[in-house]
Amino acid sequence: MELPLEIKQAYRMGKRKFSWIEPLDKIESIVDFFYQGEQKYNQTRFFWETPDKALTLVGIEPLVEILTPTQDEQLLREEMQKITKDVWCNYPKEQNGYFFLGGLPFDKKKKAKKIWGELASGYFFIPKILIKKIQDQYFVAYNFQCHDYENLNEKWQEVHQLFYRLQQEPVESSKSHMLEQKELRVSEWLKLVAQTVQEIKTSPVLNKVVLARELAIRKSQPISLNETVKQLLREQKNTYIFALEKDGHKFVGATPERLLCATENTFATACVAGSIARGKNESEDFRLGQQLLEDQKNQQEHQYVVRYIEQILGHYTQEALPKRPAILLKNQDIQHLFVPFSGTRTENASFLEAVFALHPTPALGGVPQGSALEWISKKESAGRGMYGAPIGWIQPQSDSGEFVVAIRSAIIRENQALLYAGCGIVEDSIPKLEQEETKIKFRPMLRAIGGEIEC
Ligand SMILES: C=C(O[C@H]1C=CC=C(C(=O)O)[C@@H]1O)C(=O)O
Repeated sequence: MELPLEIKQAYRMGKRKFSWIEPLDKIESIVDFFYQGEQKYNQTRFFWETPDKALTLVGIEPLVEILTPTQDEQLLREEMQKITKDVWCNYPKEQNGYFFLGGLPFDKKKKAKKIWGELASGYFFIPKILIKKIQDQYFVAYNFQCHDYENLNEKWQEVHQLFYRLQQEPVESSKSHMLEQKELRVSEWLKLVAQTVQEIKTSPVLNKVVLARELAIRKSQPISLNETVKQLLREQKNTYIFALEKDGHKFVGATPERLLCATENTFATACVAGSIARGKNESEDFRLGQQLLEDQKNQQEHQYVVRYIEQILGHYTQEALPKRPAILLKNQDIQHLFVPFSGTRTENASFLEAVFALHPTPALGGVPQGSALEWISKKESAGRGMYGAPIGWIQPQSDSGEFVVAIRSAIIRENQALLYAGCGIVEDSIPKLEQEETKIKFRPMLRAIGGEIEC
């Protein structure tokens, strides 16, 4: 691949950061590029697909990393802007491939388990290779930097080699069987739910707390992220499928919950809370859906989220968010109360600022946020890592991107995985029923990892 003249010229004009974009012919499966990243390179890769499949992203190999992203939104924004400033691109600069892929921790103060590795405190990277599918158009961005003209050609060849290797046959992963599948500290968790209900009933301030629990898996062979993503893509409709791997620590999930999507002019979000199982047949499914829509306790759980999002996002949108009744969002195992919101961005409303302001919504934290987070931090045995936190992508030059809430997820390391599931506790919550609900929420990841599903 010959180094394009435009790049040489750009270097002479003082450019040092490059993003060369090429359309790709219709390719069979974009996710194959992600699969190819297994066992290769620095084991750093990212996958993202929206529920409507309108956008798929694959990022391979870090060009620039942000480890432990600062929780100061303004500093993080400035850092991202500095890194992506002055990128030369053969397309309009808003379309350059310097995307930050990754996410934030749920709570940076609380230490998560060792299995999270460096992902415990959040992680972002700009990939050397970004493959993007928008609607039915495919693009590859070759991202590189060069500070010495002598090396320009070498850097160019290096990213091409990388892309070339991504087009080889995917590696087969070895078969692995289950050695152990265990829900952790079940009786302690049931007691905690009862204690939390009591606290909500007696406290003058606390109204809702989202409590999470864990399920541990140990298999005979390393758990393949490729196989896990493949299963999720096959089974989990109406969800975002995401995967982030950093040095062999793999965070993966299928979440129905958008946190914030930013285009040049709009912000869009969704209120997802309140849950019930899917029915075994159409009529049972319909009956359960109606039950959920009419259930006081679930409506209350959901309303807390609606009011919070209306209030917070209202600061960043020009018009008041329209009031709408909840409808049902149906996933394979579960149905939720759901209200989508969108509005026009106010001038100077920054995407990251709005993400930081929203997280965690009462769908993952509680009401009021401060007291609920304090309760979670005091009562849960370990930090949540990136579970329940914002994960997604941001293109700082256009200040666009999307973050989702990383639920229905697991962290995988070699032959072990830790699955997470949480539920909103309000004053009418019944511990056993909340346990049942979290069992259902474990299912998508359990199935994807090859675990056993209780009926
Ligand atoms: C915290 C989780 O779900 C949240 C999102 C939707 C419905 C929820 C609920 O009904 O409790 C939770 O707020 C999870 O799946 O781990």
